[in-house]
Amino acid sequence: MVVVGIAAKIYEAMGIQSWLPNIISNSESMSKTIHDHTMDRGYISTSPVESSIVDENYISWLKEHPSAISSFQRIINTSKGKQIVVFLDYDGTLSPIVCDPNRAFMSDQMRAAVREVSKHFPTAIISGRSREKGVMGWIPWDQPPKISPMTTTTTSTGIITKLSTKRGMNLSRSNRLKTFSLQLKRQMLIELRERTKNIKGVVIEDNRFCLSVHYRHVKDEEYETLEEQVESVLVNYPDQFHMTRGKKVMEIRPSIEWNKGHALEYLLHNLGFDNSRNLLPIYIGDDRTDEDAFKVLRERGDGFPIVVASKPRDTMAFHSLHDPSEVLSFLIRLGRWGFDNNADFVLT
Ligand SMILES: O=P(O)(O)OC[C@H]1O[C@H](O[C@H]2O[C@H](CO)[C@@H](O)[C@H](O)[C@H]2O)[C@H](O)[C@@H](O)[C@@H]1O
Repeated sequence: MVVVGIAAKIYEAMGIQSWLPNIISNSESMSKTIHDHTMDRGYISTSPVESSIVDENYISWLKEHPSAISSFQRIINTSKGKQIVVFLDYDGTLSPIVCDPNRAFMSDQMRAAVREVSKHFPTAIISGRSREKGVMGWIPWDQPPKISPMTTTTTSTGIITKLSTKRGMNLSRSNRLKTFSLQLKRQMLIELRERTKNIKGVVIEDNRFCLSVHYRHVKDEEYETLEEQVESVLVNYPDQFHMTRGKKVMEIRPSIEWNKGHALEYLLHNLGFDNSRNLLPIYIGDDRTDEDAFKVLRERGDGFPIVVASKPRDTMAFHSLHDPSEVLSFLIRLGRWGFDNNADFVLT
């Protein structure tokens, strides 16, 4: 398994929208769809009374982005003769969103499921976090990973170097990092801390190549002030940094061309799959940054972008999963399928 810390994001090496059609229109298949979703999800009874609690908008959104669990067999049928490659986001996908970013752990079940999937398919975690902080310690490393850049180095760029060595690929993307100054980022961190020190609840996370300004614990009435303060720092680095937004977080990223979509392409390239017609990439993620990866899969036309969302939202993903517990169900099923079909992944 490979972990790319996108923030690391710069998404690491520095470390992620249209529309799907095909709305099921006849009432029979529609009620079947709702039944499948609600049954799969196990949190909604299909009794008429309880079904009424299901958000109508969500149900209609589900028709455009059907459950990856209900569609599992269809996805698998598409994989005949193809190499499945799995890409996973971390926060909100493998771990639930929690108040404290330092406590966003994967459950033991999720660890086991990810481990099982990675035995059968090339598997990568593409995260906004740095590898050094958090994710690395939380993933199932007790099994030797298929590719283990971390065994040779703990630096963020190490993963890229190792992969590149393995396949003799170019380092052009990681070279972009060379234009990134850690010194400048440190300076910015000091300024951000100073400017936000009077706003209660702000947490600034240093993800090596990206700074995450968390405002989950900031009062609504103070949000605007916080935004102004962050922007007043950013304005001093117009060419070096820009801001993107995630779940209750402002992410300050280097202004270089590198996002989760690039990370996905980069990994496929270094795994030797970029020109393969026999590939079935699956990408599961919940955040806006994951949309860049969904877009890449759409454009390639050969994969399954799956969004984790409990509410309707604009997305480039084809399929959906409601929350990390559904991600778990999907991964368990995928791992089981890999086992039953002897899909052992051997990196040559
Ligand atoms: O690309 P990702 O792996 O999805 O990283 C995005 C951010 O994830 C983390 O923050 C989010 O999860 C936290 C823990 O559940 C939550 O408290 C926070 O509100 C979310 O935004 C991580 O801490 C950030 O550094 C990442 O930028």
